[in-house]
Amino acid sequence: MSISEINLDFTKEEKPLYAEIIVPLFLPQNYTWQVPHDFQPVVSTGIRVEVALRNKKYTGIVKRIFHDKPEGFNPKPILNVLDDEPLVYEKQLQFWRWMAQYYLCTEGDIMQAAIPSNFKLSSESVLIWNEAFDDSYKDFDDEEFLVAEALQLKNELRLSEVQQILDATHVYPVIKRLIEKQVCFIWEELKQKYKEKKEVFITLHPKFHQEKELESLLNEWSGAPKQMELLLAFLHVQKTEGEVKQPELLKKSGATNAQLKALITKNILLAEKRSVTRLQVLPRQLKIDFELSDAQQKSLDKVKEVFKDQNVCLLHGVTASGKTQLYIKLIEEQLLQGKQALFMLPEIALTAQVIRRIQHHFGGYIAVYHSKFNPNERVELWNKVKSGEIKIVLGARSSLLLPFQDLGLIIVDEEHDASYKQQEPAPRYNARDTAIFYASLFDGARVLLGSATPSIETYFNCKNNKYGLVELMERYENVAMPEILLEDITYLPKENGAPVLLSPAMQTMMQQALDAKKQIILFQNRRGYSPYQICNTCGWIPQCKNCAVSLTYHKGKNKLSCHYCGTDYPVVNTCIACGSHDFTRKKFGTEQIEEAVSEIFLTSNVARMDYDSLRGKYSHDALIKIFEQQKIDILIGTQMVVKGLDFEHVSLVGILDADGMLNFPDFRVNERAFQLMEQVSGRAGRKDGKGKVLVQVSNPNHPVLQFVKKHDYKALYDYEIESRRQFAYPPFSRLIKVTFKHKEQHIAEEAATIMGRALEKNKQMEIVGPAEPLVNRVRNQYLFELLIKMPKDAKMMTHCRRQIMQQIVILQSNKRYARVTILPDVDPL
Ligand SMILES: Nc1ncnc2c1ncn2[C@@H]1O[C@H](COP(=O)(O)OP(=O)(O)OP(=O)(O)O)[C@@H](O)[C@H]1O
Ligand SMILES: [Zn+2]
Repeated sequence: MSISEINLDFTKEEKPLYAEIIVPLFLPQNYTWQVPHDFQPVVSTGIRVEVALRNKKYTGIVKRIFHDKPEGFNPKPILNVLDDEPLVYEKQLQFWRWMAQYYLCTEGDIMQAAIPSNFKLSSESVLIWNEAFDDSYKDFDDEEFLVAEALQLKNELRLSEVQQILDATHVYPVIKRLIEKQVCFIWEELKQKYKEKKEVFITLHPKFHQEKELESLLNEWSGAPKQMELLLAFLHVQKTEGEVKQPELLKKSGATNAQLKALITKNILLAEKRSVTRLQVLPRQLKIDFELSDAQQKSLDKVKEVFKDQNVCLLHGVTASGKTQLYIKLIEEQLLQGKQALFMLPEIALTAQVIRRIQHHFGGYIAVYHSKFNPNERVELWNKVKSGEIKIVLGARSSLLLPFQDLGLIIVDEEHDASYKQQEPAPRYNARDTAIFYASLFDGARVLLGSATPSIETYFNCKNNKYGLVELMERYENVAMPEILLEDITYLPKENGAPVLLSPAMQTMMQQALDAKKQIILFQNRRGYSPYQICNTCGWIPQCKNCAVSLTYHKGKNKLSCHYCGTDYPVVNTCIACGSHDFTRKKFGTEQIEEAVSEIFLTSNVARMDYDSLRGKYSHDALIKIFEQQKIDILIGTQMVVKGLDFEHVSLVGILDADGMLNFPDFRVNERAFQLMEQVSGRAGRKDGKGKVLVQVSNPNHPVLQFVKKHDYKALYDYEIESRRQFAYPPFSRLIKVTFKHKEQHIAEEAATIMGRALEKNKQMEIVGPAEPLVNRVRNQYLFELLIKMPKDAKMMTHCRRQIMQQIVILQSNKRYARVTILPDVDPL
């Protein structure tokens, strides 16, 4: 043994150990706890522990352990250790720290977002009486005795019950001593919460494994004939499938549970519970059964070239150019190298269509992760990603928070999509941007951003050589881009003050498409088209009592509901403004269109796809499937039909209300309008190049429409970047939006004003506001917003961020504003 090793051992024995722990609270910094002697061998970074703070218990994650006693206070001991191996690696902890700093939240917020809920301590811990305790209560103090006695009586106690027995401040030390004295142990309910999925398997009793025995059993059968049939069915399934599950056996044999039970009682069959994996398991196979076109191959080579010396590359490929095909090739490469790859898509684009397509190539090598997963499935996936068993993950935003071990590639498809940004709750992160940092933590890992309509920010980064740029400007098989036609609707007759929904030109083109046995997509922008009730006499519209918004009418439940707080109200029959009983229900934009279309095209199958319709008959996936199968001729939809769908027979796309997209007050309006129109156009003529797009608009000369007409992204970029430069909007500056919420309007406004004034002293920051947002009251809380613009200089930004955080802490330590909720949103969209 060398001298240094002896020293090390010595240190371990003598020195107390401390741990910095991430807890799910908004704290200005992480706190430190002391690691009791017994826990020292098992505590390591990345494991979960239980700690108490201000008399409440939390599950935290150990971020760092060290020996030097923190100055100025005595750290409290950790109460319990919940894991025997880390839940996350060092890299994830680093990632969380960066995210918290960048997005002005806490590492606890990230922890909350990242780890599946079953890993969190959600219910109270329970103390369990130790049966082996020898009843010797000598040298027990009064408190220990009280609890021990109660435990012996009841066998188990919740912590809240212990709290009732004792003075609250004493609970943890007493429990700790009781555990030390082996009176009881803590049963973490959360450990139990992740339940393995069990299924009942049926097997043959071992004595019949010998053919002779089995034969004589069958030959000398004297029991019920139904049981014999069941036994034969069992033997058949066992032969064909190897394993026999109880429900399948009963289904296939048509036998009853009682008949099965009889065979089990007779010791002919056995029933056995086994845990099975919840994740869908496909055979692990790699099937790359296509060749890239020349153009695609060239682009792929260029991407690889870029990756030699740049970490991030944008693949700017027009719609239907086959970007997905390139991704598949790149993922294959990672797999062959034994590395992990993450393929991200916006949540809504993560349809069965894409999943099927990817699974076709990667089979069981790929796991899908999205919000529809239940917590148990998440735990299972989490563990398999952590162990490296799962190599490829296809998922939405939150899949970025999985504990990858050896990540080689992240693909962010549709990188411009706003749903990569989380709005509520914290962390309000953009998964595209964070992916770039995350990848930088893995040696050699690369990020590929893909889009037909890149975000201005990303393209700017390419222009400045921060990212590499690879273009794929032709569709697969050189199919032509759709032809864009602009239809001026200002001269159309109006119905009740609104222009007709379908112009004569639109109707003609639709008829032509239908005659040619093609399909049609009609796109209606989501904004401002929710159904509501309106008084015909005075124009009054029912409002939510808690929020400053009109109520939306829901056909299905025949109720009015608030989309901000979720409150339901009965349908209104009497106007509170004028007493009239005469109400009209305004319809969804898409619903109106559906009705109009059905009236004109009587023999066509019409369906609509929007958030409202999907609550009804078909799910998103089902609707896509039947549209694929051409069981629907005309599909009317909102933003949902835009996202990366691949249909073969669509020849016409109608954009019904381009005005709505081009006219709303947001500096990103042009970018968004272009993206939407180009993406939805991209659904037309993907296989035969005979796609047409008709845009109904009152100002056909709008520059954005001219860019859409020529599919000219670069012209859009040049136009847009100039105005961004002029008004110092991103990418020339950074924005942080801070929202203040309080139940009294003036308090919220005061808090915002104070913070604005304080920040203004820093001349680097430009403060806009405080201003009331369009919806200025939600759940009875009044809202005010500050918009902070800051220069794009890394050092400066760190400084500004720190000042904002300081101001939040200062405001919240002032009694008057302690109850103001302050929500910073970095890089808001
Ligand atoms: N090399 C290839 N071999 C066979 N089929 C291909 C190839 N490249 C593309 N395709 C097919 O062409 C269609 C369009 O490709 P894909 O969906 O990947 O385009 P995309 O660039 O992702 O489009 P978008 O941006 O509109 O989503 C798909 O049906 C795809 O299977
Ligand atoms: Zn409301």
